[in-house]
Amino acid sequence: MEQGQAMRTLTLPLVEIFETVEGEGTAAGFPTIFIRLFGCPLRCSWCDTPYSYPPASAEMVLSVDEIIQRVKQFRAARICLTGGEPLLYTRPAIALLNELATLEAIVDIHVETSGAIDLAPFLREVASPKVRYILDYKLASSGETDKMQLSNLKDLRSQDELKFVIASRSDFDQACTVLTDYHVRGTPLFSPVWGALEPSELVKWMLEKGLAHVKLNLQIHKVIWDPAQRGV
Ligand SMILES: Nc1nc2[nH]cc(C(=O)O)c2c(=O)[nH]1
Ligand code: SF4
Ligand SMILES: [Mg+2]
Repeated sequence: MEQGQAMRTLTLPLVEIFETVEGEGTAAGFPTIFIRLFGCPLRCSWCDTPYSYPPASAEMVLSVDEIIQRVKQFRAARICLTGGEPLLYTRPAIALLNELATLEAIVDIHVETSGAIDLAPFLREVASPKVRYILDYKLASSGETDKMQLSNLKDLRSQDELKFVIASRSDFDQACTVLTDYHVRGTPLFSPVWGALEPSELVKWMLEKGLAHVKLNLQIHKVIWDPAQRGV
């Protein structure tokens, strides 16, 4: 088998593939195809997708080729690769990203990663400028800060995003410290934990602190639909 063909037969466990509008980040509001992979090494206290790791199980196992076929059935020009942790399976995830990037109709592929996985192999082996990373740095209220790979922060590029999910004032202060100490490139996003921190409170803190380059990130899919609804 030639190498490209072998890559396309690699398989990944999935939760769901669906089309909706992106609810978060700098591409919020654009029609987007979501590919949600199964599995995550973290257990964030406020996780909103516990159906993406055990004791839940994968809904399906598909080859890279089969995922591409499903993506082609939608009309959105953007893809969000999410989870769980979509970079848990290094070889097949690299193969999937490289194959998705060959699709002419697709202009942007963003990966929602937890910060616990080394980005270096992906940055090295996925060359397409369409592929961007949204690194979700886990603050203290998540209970998972010790799993963060700090080397990832200096590897982010200007097209990438650095998201902080904030549940409290101490999370906010910690996010500010991480930005001061480690942030080099990529758009910083501050996102309130749904139901735990009022967006207006977070905006007040951002303005008081003069965070001129931090963008408020609201999960607009939770405003549009029932916050507990899946597949939207
Ligand atoms: N509409 C919508 N936007 C999203 N952005 C990131 C999501 C995620 O679950 O990673 C998500 C999601 O589940 N739905
Ligand atoms: S990294 Fe994401 S999927 Fe994994 S536990 Fe945390 S919030 Fe949930
Ligand atoms: Mg999510």
